Amino acid sequence: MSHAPDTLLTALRATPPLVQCITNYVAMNIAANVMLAAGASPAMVSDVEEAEEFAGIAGAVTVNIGTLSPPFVAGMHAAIRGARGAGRPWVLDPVACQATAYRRAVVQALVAEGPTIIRGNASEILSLAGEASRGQGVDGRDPVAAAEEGARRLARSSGAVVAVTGEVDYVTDGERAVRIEGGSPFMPMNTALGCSLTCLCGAYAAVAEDAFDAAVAALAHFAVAGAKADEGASGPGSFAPRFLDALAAVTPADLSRGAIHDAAVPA
Ligand SMILES: Nc1ncnc2c1ncn2[C@@H]1O[C@H](COP(=O)(O)OP(=O)(O)O)[C@@H](O)[C@H]1O
Ligand SMILES: Cc1ncsc1CCOP(=O)(O)O
Ligand SMILES: [Mg+2]
Repeated sequence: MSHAPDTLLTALRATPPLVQCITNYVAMNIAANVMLAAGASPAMVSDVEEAEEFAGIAGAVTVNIGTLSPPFVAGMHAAIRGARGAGRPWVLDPVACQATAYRRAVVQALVAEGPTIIRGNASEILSLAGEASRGQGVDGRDPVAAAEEGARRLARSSGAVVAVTGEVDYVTDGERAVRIEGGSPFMPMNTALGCSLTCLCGAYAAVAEDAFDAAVAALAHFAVAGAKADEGASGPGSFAPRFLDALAAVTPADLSRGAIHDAAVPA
């Protein structure tokens, strides 16, 4: 059954899903505040001693490789085991996966574990799809349009819904695709908003039957809130608190108004 973003936001706010977010040191506080503002219940639980057990009580797990180290990686695989054992979705954020041999190896092993959703910027998705990427560090340096074909191929080969973000976002499961407009140029000037969006994809996946619908709803929530926060913001600093307020103020009706456009999928 397909659920529109407004229905999913209503479900999220009615029963805030517990989401186990394994994210980086930069994002932990920012992402937790984004999740609370949007209506979800985040828990930044990553140690291998408890990650699998915690995943058994969470509605979804999110895994982000931003500040990578062997202890983080052990916790990620434990949490994924827990999510899979409990039949719960898990979301991968391949931060700067093109940058080093260590990141490339870790991210390949994570993709092989079958993420429900992969959310990254265009440079990261191009790299995961085996194409040339202009990415250097964590920032996207390629247009989303350049990653659309690779995103469809990655979705088909991995079985994940792939969400590529940037000025206009693109979501595909290899068969369906949409573009989502909105947001603000101040968003890429605020660190960890992509990481926070990955956590929100987990929250929507916890309440959705279809991971494609979940990714679209999470990205639409950000697009609508970003556009609202942009009004009256004079720079990235004043944008940040307005964005939190806007995430909380977004209504289900806001999510059904115009940000989401079907995109053709070539055979
Ligand atoms: N130029 C832009 N205009 C509007 N929204 C943007 C722009 N760049 C990024 N965004 C939005 O910022 C959020 C984070 O995306 P992105 O910056 O691509 O991720 P990351 O931080 O992982 O690189 C997404 O909601 C995306 O739509
Ligand atoms: C700056 C930085 N360095 C390692 S992780 C990280 C945060 C990246 O956040 P995002 O991908 O959401 O911009
Ligand atoms: Mg990122």
